[in-house]
Amino acid sequence: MKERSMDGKTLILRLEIDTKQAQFGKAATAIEAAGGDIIAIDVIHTDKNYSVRDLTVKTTAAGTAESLTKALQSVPGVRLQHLSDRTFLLHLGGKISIQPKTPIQNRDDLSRVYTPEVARVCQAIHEDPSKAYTLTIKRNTVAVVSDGSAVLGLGNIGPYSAMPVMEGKAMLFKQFADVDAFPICLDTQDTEQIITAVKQLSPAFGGINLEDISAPRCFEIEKRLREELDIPVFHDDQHGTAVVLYAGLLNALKLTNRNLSETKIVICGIGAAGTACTKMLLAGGAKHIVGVDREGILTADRTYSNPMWQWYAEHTNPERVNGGLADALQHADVFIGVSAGGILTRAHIESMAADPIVFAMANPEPEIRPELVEDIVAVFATGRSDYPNQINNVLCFPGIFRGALDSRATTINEEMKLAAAEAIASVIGEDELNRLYIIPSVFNTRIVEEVRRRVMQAARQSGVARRKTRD
Ligand SMILES: NC(=O)C1=CN([C@@H]2O[C@H](COP(=O)(O)OP(=O)(O)OC[C@H]3O[C@@H](n4cnc5c(N)ncnc54)[C@H](O)[C@@H]3O)[C@@H](O)[C@H]2O)C=CC1
Ligand SMILES: CC(=O)C(=O)O
Ligand SMILES: [Mg+2]
Repeated sequence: MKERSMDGKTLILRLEIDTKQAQFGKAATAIEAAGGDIIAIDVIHTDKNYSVRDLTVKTTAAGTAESLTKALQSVPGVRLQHLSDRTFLLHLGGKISIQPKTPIQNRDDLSRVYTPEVARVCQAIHEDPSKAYTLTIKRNTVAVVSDGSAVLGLGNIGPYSAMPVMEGKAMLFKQFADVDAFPICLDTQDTEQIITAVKQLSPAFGGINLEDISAPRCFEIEKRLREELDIPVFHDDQHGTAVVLYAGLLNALKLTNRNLSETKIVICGIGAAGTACTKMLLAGGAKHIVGVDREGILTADRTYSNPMWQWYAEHTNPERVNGGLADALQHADVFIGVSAGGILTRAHIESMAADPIVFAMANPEPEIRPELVEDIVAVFATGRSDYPNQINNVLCFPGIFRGALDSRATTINEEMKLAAAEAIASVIGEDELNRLYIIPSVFNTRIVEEVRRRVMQAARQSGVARRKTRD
């Protein structure tokens, strides 16, 4: 991604200054000339030969990490040891940890949490495995499992690089729904090995949240795990996204006086998220959906080696529109992007019907930035936290798993997903709905409560709940 201006960003620079060659003032002047305001200085080390200082620098319009680095390279006797920003600092050492619920203060505590007393608890579970839910963390745990093959829109960057996203999901699970989620990044992208690994680790978990596993492998992995495990298995990029998209679209259609069955919808990126969004919209009554991927519009006029695309072509695009993204968008009412950043232009949006709805949901870079088209769209949403209308699966997965865990559901089924979507949409009252508020903020505490309540009700009514209420 091209480096953007870091205007207003706070950077931390660690400088090593050879005091015989350079004076700190020269480094400070270079930083200011390159677009940085020094707002704090910490001396880390100093002796007669050199000093090490941490500078907190706020960038101005011209300042970037690159411009500051370059400027400092030209000051003799100054070495930039390290440059960090607040985001990187926040990730130092990871973002989560495990805390015991009770302290171990003496031998008596020790013998009860551990050997010998713990053995009685093990025996009790051995005699009645359902006691795993009452006597271990299983009742409250979710494994966030990825293979790093489709991390956000960054692509196949592997399991180590996927960890910050999975740790972030675990934080969100805890903060919003008090679910203890564990980031698990597997060092394999083999379908069978992933299925085996998840099954093998499942005893410790009340649910499995699959994350950022690319299509089409994600479909087989999820299907098999759903069949072979008795706990909910939920591919968040498919269903979490579809639930939130559906909630947002219901409100956007209401706002623009449209009816789902008559609305012309273009979905770009027919992978995990695009396929699930389409299925949810079809189930809700949408009739005019056209899917577009890298090779153009999916149409029943062609055959596809990817079985999901074959299914897609047979169940969408009734008018058999052909061509590329630009052809699909002519007079369309809605654009839903779950593909890649920056692929849409203003001209594309201009070719859509009046009052278009644009959900550019690719992360971290949306298909088009809202500022480029906000004057010609009726409603605009992205997946990001720094624009209004954030359509992101974080609105769904904490609450849907809270409801599934509390009702000890064996699965998360269509009824529960629909209940979650309706719950999210319902949080915005008729009188509150406007073009910048079609989807509630993730910080709205009513979301998890409402999603949990309706999901538990749907689980009970559809016969998948093993428990009525949470004590
Ligand atoms: N806002 C949200 O809540 C969510 C957003 N996403 C975003 O959606 C995107 C896709 O995610 P997944 O479905 O999980 O990945 P995926 O890898 O399963 O699917 C991506 C699809 O987009 C297609 N694609 C890529 N570049 C394209 C282009 N230039 N034109 C047309 N199609 C293109 C790929 O061929 C693939 O079929 C990512 O950017 C991800 O961050 C995904 C899940 C949730
Ligand atoms: C939000 C999310 O799960 C994604 O972009 O992959
Ligand atoms: Mg994801």
